[in-house]
Amino acid sequence: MESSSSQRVARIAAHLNPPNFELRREECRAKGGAPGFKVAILGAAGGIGQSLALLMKMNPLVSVLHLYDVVNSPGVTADISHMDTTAVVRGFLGQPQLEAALTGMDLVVIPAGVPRKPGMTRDDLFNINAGIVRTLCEGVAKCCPNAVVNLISNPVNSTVPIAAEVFKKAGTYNPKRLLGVTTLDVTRANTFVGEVLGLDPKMVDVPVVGGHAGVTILPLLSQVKPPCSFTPEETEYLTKRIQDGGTEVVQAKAGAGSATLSMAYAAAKFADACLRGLKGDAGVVECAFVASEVTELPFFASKVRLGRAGAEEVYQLGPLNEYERIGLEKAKKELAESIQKGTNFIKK
Ligand SMILES: NC(=O)C1=CN([C@@H]2O[C@H](COP(=O)(O)OP(=O)(O)OC[C@H]3O[C@@H](n4cnc5c(N)ncnc54)[C@H](O)[C@@H]3O)[C@@H](O)[C@H]2O)C=CC1
Ligand SMILES: O=C([O-])CC(=O)C(=O)O
Repeated sequence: MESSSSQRVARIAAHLNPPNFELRREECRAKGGAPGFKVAILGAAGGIGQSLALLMKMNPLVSVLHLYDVVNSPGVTADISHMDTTAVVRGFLGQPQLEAALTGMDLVVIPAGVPRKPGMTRDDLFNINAGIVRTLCEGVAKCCPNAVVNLISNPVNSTVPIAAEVFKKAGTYNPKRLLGVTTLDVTRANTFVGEVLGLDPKMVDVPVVGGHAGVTILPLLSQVKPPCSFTPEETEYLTKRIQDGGTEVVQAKAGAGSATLSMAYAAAKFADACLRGLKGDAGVVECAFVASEVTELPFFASKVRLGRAGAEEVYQLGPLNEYERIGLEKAKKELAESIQKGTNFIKK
């Protein structure tokens, strides 16, 4: 009995996989030709990268998803590729495969680099992450110069100016296509303000301007929607909590890194907004750290309208109250130094 059933299994196996013949992946009929955008994640095997890859694989606007890292990308790719959503997933490992990972991409999301440990500032990451961002952006300039770039690697206040200088050097710089991701500051602000007001955070919209580190993170609580007012104590509490949101997570993780899950959510939300803009949807507006004429600084985070060209319109800050005007001056002072540091890294 046993031998006849094992013979049957062997017969079926032989039928499915005749000797010397296996159906190879490239012989399958699926070619990944579905309409949609081609998206690459650089640093895809990291804490942010893995969850972000999962969320982008679920995005119906994505037809091809390239996952690049210097370690572990084959495993992450194999895992994600078994999800039965439209995007075709391909993995790329190490510098020799960077160009293949980037060629033909519409959107490149960059969470590559080291995260903070307790006691560190984001600027303490500069020495390692500046070089990583430079190398990856050189790849973008060479292989997909028209792609929209979402830069997550910290310190964002310096890495965005680094990317801009790399693109200028390569002759490919388009300020509309380079966006530093500050969405997590907005999702935190919406969450904390929702808690104070007793509202579903989904109903709350807080503009957060400036940059992405400490006092450069400036929530404009006077412009919260739905319109509301805060006591001086509430304003102080909310502003500090939003500015220190990253440190709150770093301390809670106690040496195991910084925000990854909420950041992947925020990055996926922002990437989706960029893709909707590229698709031609009207009225897509998010905060981002971009080339700007809103202040005297060359880069600044504020609301931007996303369209086919990228950041098509950068909005003015609107009326600020006294508390916010003082915060803005502090933010600009620190931002100016961080921007200069990033620019000098490439220029000097
Ligand atoms: N913009 C924002 O709001 C936020 C930014 N971040 C920043 O995002 C970055 C990543 O954070 P995590 O994912 O938690 O770190 P992680 O250490 O878990 O992952 C980083 C990944 O980058 C990869 N990597 C390193 N060098 C690379 C290179 N040359 N090319 C491609 N990949 C490379 C690593 O192998 C690793 O898989 C950090 O700099 C962190 O500070 C984190 C949270 C929020
Ligand atoms: O705080 C960090 O180092 C990571 C980060 O940028 C954030 O969570 O906002």
